[in-house]
Amino acid sequence: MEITTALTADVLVIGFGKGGKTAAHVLAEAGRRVVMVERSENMYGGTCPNVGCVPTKMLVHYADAKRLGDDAQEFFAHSIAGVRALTSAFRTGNFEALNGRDTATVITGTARFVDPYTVAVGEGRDLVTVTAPTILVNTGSEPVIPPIPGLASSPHLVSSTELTRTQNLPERLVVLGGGYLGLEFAGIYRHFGTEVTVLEAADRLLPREDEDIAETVREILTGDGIRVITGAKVTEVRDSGAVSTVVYEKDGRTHSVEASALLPATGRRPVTDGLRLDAAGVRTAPNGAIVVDEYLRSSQPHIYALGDVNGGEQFTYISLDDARIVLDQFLGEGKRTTTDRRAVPHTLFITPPLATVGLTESQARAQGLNIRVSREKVADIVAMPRAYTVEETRGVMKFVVDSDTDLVLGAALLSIDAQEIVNTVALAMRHHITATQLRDAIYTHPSSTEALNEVFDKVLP
Ligand SMILES: Cc1cc2nc3c(=O)[nH]c(=O)nc-3n(C[C@H](O)[C@H](O)[C@H](O)COP(=O)(O)OP(=O)(O)OC[C@H]3O[C@@H](n4cnc5c(N)ncnc54)[C@H](O)[C@@H]3O)c2cc1C
Ligand SMILES: NC(=O)c1ccc[n+]([C@@H]2O[C@H](COP(=O)([O-])OP(=O)(O)OC[C@H]3O[C@@H](n4cnc5c(N)ncnc54)[C@H](O)[C@@H]3O)[C@@H](O)[C@H]2O)c1
Repeated sequence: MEITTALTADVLVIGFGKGGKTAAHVLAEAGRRVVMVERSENMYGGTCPNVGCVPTKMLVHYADAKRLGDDAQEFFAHSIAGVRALTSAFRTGNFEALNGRDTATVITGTARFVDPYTVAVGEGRDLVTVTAPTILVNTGSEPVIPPIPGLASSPHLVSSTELTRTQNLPERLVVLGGGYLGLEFAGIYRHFGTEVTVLEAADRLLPREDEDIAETVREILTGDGIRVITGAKVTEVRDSGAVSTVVYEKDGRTHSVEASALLPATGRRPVTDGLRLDAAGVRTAPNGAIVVDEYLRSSQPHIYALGDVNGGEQFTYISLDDARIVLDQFLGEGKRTTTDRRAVPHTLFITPPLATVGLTESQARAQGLNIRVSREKVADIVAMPRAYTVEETRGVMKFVVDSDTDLVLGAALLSIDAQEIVNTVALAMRHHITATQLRDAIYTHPSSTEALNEVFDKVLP
């Protein structure tokens, strides 16, 4: 092994994701010498700003703004150009903000462990080794391609990354999987003008949500012209020139649908292949996730895993919270853990978005809790004229309240601005603010939060 450069650092971060970069900034600011290794120059800042949350939410925004008279292809190409400009600006900003610090260095290349304290990057004369007493692994996740005959080799197979970068609007998009990623792309591309079919294996969409909420989501999607087929077992993909034929079984019968683009959205798995974790003595789970304790320490206590790679929930704000936990051990009291998390909200960015937090009605009933349930269609919420002012009155708001304590147990908000309202509700849940207090609070007008004045009033005595 010919080594041209051997670096040492106080902290080595592998992967420029949310958790890793946040920790890197804070530690560099505190005077630690930090080396960040990122495998791709197109990924400074990680998945979220480059190929995840940011481009997809910008595409939701563009797709919703498309008017009937717009040329579909031209409008799409203009939208992708906007996305590319924004992601490029964020990428440069991310690189410069970290590499520009006196105490931080970014190395571009794929890291692999050679021993528990050292990684190698590059080969031959370009080989760099980095040795550090503390290592943070933040290598993210990658899509799972299900082992369906003909799928992996299909010329029409596309990844979510390609769908945020392509200049050509596909005519017919088939999405395998009706989870977060699948439904967001289905909505985006349908609004741009593509014919979209979602093939979901489970018997219904969003099995973790209450049935009435999942059904309203389905009605909105199908109302926008998306074909949603649940209980679909995809058995084969046949390549037939300009299109692929996706064959699936439903209710014992065989069907098929043609695709000019085929997106597997059937989950993402941790990126640990190639990291040579065995050389570091770091244990992984069968799905590749680095096994961690509640302080995010791996089986080697000086090696931490943050974000998607540790097998937890795959959201940017969870990766960010992972950074808080790790930083607390270096710079704080070392008490913060993953078990402190309560009322973590989620938002599925379809139009209108579905934001959820806490227990569903069925979960609360299954736990035998004494509950009141408030459910109101957005169009009927008199206290929320904002829905009418922005011409988006579809959806429903649902709250589950504990009758004994008056505390909010959960919410499902399928509504304009739901991604914002849910943060207020989650904060209230975390800090034991009651449903009555939420009902009686002063909110700005016209806003979407003021729906809380009315929707809680329906269930409170
Ligand atoms: C299309 C899409 C939309 C999404 N939308 C949302 C959303 O709206 N809201 C939300 O909260 N979450 C969303 N997510 C999920 C979110 O993007 C991820 O949970 C989050 O980005 C994970 O961040 P991370 O810190 O784990 O690492 P990542 O941001 O994934 O970063 C990992 C980095 O490690 C690098 N890397 C990997 N292996 C190596 C190696 N061996 N050496 C060096 N570098 C390496 C990778 O190149 C990458 O840059 C979305 C995901 C996708 C795919
Ligand atoms: N707005 C957001 O916060 C956001 C957006 C996109 C992605 N994400 C994150 O990325 C993760 C990955 O997203 P995802 O949608 O790929 O995964 P997912 O786990 O959310 O959903 C996968 C879906 O695919 C279905 N499925 C599995 N195998 C199938 C098959 N062979 N045929 C048809 N359907 C099949 C599953 O039943 C499930 O409904 C999400 O769980 C989420 O954490 C978040």
